[in-house]
Amino acid sequence: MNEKIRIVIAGPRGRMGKEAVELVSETASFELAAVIDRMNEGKLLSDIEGFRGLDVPIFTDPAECFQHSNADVLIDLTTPERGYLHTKTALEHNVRPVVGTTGFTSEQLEELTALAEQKGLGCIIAPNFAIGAILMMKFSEMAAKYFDDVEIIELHHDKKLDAPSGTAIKTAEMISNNREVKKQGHEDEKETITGARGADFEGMRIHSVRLPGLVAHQQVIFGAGGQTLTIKHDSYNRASFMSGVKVSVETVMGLNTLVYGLESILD
Ligand SMILES: NC(=O)c1ccc[n+]([C@@H]2O[C@H](COP(=O)([O-])OP(=O)(O)OC[C@H]3O[C@@H](n4cnc5c(N)ncnc54)[C@H](O)[C@@H]3O)[C@@H](O)[C@H]2O)c1
Ligand SMILES: O=C(O)C1=N[C@H](C(=O)O)CCC1
Repeated sequence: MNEKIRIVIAGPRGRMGKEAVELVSETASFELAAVIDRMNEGKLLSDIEGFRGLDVPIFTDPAECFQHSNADVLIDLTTPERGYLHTKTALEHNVRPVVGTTGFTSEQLEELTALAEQKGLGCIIAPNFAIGAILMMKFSEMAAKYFDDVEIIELHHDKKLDAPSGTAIKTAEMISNNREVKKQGHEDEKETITGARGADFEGMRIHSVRLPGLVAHQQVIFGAGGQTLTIKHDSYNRASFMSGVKVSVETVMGLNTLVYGLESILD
């Protein structure tokens, strides 16, 4: 039998982290090696309510964690600042990161790409692990060949730290592969309340809605004379992301560079 993939999860007590702990525990080919938390140093995960039977160590320092856990893969589901530090530290310790955390800057993505290349290590940074969201992005990229005007509305729960969402930024980047930079709307338009027209990405507008009750949702609306095309995706729970996390862990073991977005690794 092949050896199990040894996994560290950063952010195990978070909304996504809890789902990831369950995924790793239930997958025969995966083994939870340790977790990185912002507290509970020196305890076992099983000491925390809700993680019965999971006798793996908790570390607060990522370098210590990777030195002691003999891990193959890091799954990071934390915050933009910590996620970047964890990803960099994992690569420095020859551990392959699978990162769902959003909000990294383009400079940070470039730096991590160079580090993965230099180490010859796989790394996957995926703004969205849900297959439907990846298809929404791909369909939007296709539609952009035929429509010059597009606006993105992303809607998330009100505990989200970053705006616009990682998915909205990735969608805009993919659309821009097939779209010339264009200022949209009336050439003389003025905002009477700042922010009314949303964020500006090469002239496309991105609008961020934050409300309790939501999970993760996006509409990409294309407009042309007499018609609109709306491409829409909804995640109603966080289990919707877990098949993408599983494929990413399996795939990252065979990569030797950083991949940003799951669209390029799905058939
Ligand atoms: N890629 C995707 O498909 C996808 C899906 C959902 C969420 N996300 C992203 O995942 C991230 C987490 O989302 P969430 O809803 O689970 O957030 P959350 O607030 O529920 O969880 C974040 C976790 O990070 C932990 N954390 C904070 N600082 C830390 C530190 N110093 N060391 C270790 N852990 C630390 C917190 O304790 C918490 O458990 C966000 O960036 C979000 O945008 C991505
Ligand atoms: O819950 C979140 O936060 C999510 N963030 C991702 C993003 O920023 O695109 C997507 C899924 C949910």
